[in-house]
Amino acid sequence: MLKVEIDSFSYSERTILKDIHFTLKPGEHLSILGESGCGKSTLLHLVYGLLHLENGTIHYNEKKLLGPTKTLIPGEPFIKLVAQEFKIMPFTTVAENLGSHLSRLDEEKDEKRIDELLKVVELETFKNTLVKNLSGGQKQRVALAKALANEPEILLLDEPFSNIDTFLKSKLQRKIFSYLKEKNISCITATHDSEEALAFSDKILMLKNGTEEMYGTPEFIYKNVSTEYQAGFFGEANLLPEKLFSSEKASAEIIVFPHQLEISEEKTKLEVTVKKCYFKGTHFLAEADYNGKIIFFNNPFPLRKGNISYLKISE
Ligand SMILES: Nc1ncnc2c1ncn2[C@@H]1O[C@H](COP(=O)(O)OP(=O)(O)OP(=O)(O)O)[C@@H](O)[C@H]1O
Repeated sequence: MLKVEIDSFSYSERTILKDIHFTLKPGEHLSILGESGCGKSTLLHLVYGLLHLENGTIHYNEKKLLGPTKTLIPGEPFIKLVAQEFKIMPFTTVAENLGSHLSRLDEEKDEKRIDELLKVVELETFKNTLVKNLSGGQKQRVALAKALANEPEILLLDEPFSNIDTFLKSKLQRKIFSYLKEKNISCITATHDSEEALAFSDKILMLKNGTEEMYGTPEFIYKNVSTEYQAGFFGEANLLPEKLFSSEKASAEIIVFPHQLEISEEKTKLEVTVKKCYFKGTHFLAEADYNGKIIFFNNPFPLRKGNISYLKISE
């Protein structure tokens, strides 16, 4: 089990991470969700052993990981990191790149392993292509396959699907994350992609300015968002007074997602004027004005600009 206890980490004088504590069991998948610059990559680099952690400890199965000041080659051998700037050899073929990470003792076994890895990342047809002739997304997939070559115990992925088009992305995510489960490889992904985090992780750690904002299962996180920052990861969200939907005495503000609102046939306290309407494939997203505040709600059909609607919580 991996045990991360970061009391604080700073680059020079500036504190980047503070009070980050979590454990990761074998085969478990944790997503680090946070806005750009909040410290996701820094966290992965600390776990991998590229950065020295002065205030805190990282243990793997009771063994303290020592970091770059105490090891000859930074980076633990049983952990693989696929960084944002992935390093792959441009003038060799995809197969040669993967082969360079295998034992080379048994040619036939290595060949089978290369084919298996290419299948996971869907690059079978590019086996003999020079890496320099691949697209950005294809290179990213080679980097992923390379990290998997030696079956690490922990895989750290920094925005692993950022260069991959939506068409392939979901398929690749399903394949890679189920491969990791099958092989019992623990995984930490740094991502902005809440759909990926909700669908594939066991736990989510949401960061804000380098500290823990929320931690829990995807379902727990989604059901318990209570601020605009937290809800912002899951699309458009409205922060509205609770009293609009319950008694006048309620004083809290609550997060209401667009799919939780619908047009009411009767008058309600939430009277809005439609400003714009966007086609979303399965429905329309209406942008409307409520007392000078922009709010969003879903509707099965388009609404005209200026349309006045009364909204209620959908049933
Ligand atoms: N080597 C460094 N020296 C000083 N500051 C750094 C260094 N690397 C990163 N930072 C700063 O630390 C903060 C956290 O950076 P980090 O790369 O961990 O964020 P991130 O959440 O991964 O961002 P992104 O999603 O944009 O990749 C940023 O403000 C960044 O400017």
